[in-house]
Amino acid sequence: MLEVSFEKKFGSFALKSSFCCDKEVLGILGPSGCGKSLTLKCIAGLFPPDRGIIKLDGREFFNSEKKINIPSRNRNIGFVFQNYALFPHLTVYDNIAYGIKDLDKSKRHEKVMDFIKKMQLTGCEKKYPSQLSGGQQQRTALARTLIKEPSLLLLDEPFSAIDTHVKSMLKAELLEIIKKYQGTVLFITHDIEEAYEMCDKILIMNGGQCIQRGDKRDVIKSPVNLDSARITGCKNFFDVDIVGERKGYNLLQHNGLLIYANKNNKTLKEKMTAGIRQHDIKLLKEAEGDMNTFECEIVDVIEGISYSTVFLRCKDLLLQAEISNFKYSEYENGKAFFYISPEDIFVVSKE
Ligand SMILES: Nc1ncnc2c1ncn2[C@@H]1O[C@H](COP(=O)(O)OP(=O)(O)OP(=O)(O)O)[C@@H](O)[C@H]1O
Repeated sequence: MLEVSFEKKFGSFALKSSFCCDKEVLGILGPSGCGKSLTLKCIAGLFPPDRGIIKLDGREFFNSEKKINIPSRNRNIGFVFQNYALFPHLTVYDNIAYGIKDLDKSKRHEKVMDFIKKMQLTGCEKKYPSQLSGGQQQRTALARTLIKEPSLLLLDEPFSAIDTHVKSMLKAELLEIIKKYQGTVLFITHDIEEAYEMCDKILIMNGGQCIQRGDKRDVIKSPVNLDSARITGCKNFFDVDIVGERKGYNLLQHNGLLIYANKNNKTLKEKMTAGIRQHDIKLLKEAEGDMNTFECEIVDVIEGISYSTVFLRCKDLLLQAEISNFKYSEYENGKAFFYISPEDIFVVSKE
């Protein structure tokens, strides 16, 4: 178990990281400059926090009160950076061997060859990083890190420098590798889709603070506040009055519309903000049932390959929905209905 609770000032930027993580993959998600990389750098021992603790499986890496600060090289943490940071003047073999240069020669050779095989780098041993594809560079960087058998693996946006068309293949490869690793992995990304695909749990950061941590499904279903909902990609928000409870749901009202919403938020106020994710809106040609089905007008469409972004107007609400196989011609004069399951509507405090 990784336990982190520390504060650190970097000039005018105040970082306050507090979370824990079991042997699982934790996705760290947040806007640019919110403190994701600095959090990992403090855990890795590249910067000492001003105060607090960093503990892995009971071993204290840092404890300001006890004046413990284990040097980075003795923490046995594997850190893979955005650009992989391979040594350009070393071959794939030597890059990987670098991590275990203290082992005796024959053991080191055996281990390096084992990793070259495992990471499907056979044939690349003598190549230099500049002669490798993005995937081969990633696998070399991971091999160099994993060969040290790190007790914690930190990945800082491992796909940020990679073309979209190879990204999905690399994601699948990395997922295989980290599943086999079976330790604690912290995975920084600013892409919610990527966090959802790669991770078990998600930690949301904003303005130097950890604002929500939980199972990825719970974080999506029940964001703790408007920032968390926005950071996890929600685009539809509107003010509502909470007018009561019905059929096991909260009953919301917006401009005469009565809307049923899940009861996940326990701290209800009279006036709140409701949120609906784009992919949770179902577009209908005719009304089906009466709960949470509303008449609307299609006012704009941005056509995409796998889905279209459809803009719907319902009274004063302008909502965007992601609809697959959308055909405007199926809707007479753009008139339509939309349905949202009450489970997919959440409420958060107003800003
Ligand atoms: N060594 C440093 N000294 C002082 N300030 C720093 C240092 N490194 C980063 N910062 C500042 O601290 C803030 C957080 O930086 P950090 O790199 O952790 O952001 P991030 O969330 O990883 O962002 P991104 O997604 O853009 O990589 C930023 O405002 C950055 O300018």
